[in-house]
Amino acid sequence: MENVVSVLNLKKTFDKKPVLSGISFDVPRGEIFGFLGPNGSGKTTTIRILLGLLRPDSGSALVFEQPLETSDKTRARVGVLLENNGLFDKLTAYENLKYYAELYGIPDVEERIRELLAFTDLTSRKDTLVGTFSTGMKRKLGIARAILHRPEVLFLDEPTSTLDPEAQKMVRDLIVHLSGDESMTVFLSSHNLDEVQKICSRVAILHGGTIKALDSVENLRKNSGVTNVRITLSDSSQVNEARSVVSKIPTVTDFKEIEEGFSVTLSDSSASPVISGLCSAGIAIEEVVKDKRSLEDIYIDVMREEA
Ligand SMILES: Nc1ncnc2c1ncn2[C@@H]1O[C@H](COP(=O)(O)OP(=O)(O)OP(=O)(O)O)[C@@H](O)[C@H]1O
Repeated sequence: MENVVSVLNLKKTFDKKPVLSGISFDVPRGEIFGFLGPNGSGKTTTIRILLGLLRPDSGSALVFEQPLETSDKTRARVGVLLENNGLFDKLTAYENLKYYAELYGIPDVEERIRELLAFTDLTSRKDTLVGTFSTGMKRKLGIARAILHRPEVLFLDEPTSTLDPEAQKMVRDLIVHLSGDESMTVFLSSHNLDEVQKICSRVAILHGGTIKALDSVENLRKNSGVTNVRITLSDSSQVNEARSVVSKIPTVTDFKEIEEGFSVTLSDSSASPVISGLCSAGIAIEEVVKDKRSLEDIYIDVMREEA
């Protein structure tokens, strides 16, 4: 499958401080790719290099197999929404889209604007000044602006930060729709791990200048090597007794009291030693639930490994 983004051994240093120490990854066509990492880990730097806005020290960052800074033709296949929505507060929603549509030389301007206002559910606000829009509405219009020219790939840098949960969902739904119905490849940098887990096909976790994890969310969750198990006790007053039994089991790495019982983290996938230990001690079990680890758990593990 064609790679929309190809990053190979990319290095960048600012003021002698290495930010990217040789990162490599590809994004095939059709993916929603989640680019994760703590503040200052170099996500925006990577995106800026990919967009041709910043020069790397070495390595390559290609979009459709071209460096964007040198190819206007490839640039036309790319949509971008960085921190700023790129909108004019003193123009209406319609006027903003019209301005950019003319700038991009879009042929079917009126039809495309109508389509995008409907897509972002802003038709009824088309003649409203953008300065009066909520943050969520501005972000949706920002996405409409970024996709006016029907790009094949859309770069989004933290598109839902500063949005309330309802607006986050609206933007998330737009992204999923763009990826599904419009077959757009989406490169999404985000701190919202729940959102990334919900919509991304694959993720990269950037930390300390290198990529610490790169896989599908499903594989990362499956292969994380640890399991969380929640156990409800028939008699919750036995929880302290359970703690002393369970704490002696070598595969148990964490014990947390919860309502009606406890949860444990295991260093392998088998809950049998815990169950048989409790049974031997005469502690009756009401329910055992094995939880899949969340992307957040995995992310925190990666950060801890580095600490
Ligand atoms: N133009 C620049 N000059 C000097 N240092 C820079 C420049 N741009 C970025 N940096 C530094 O590079 C590091 C990485 O910044 P970057 O913005 O890429 O991180 P990020 O992962 O996007 O962070 P955040 O999640 O906070 O947006 C930071 O320490 C930042 O201060």
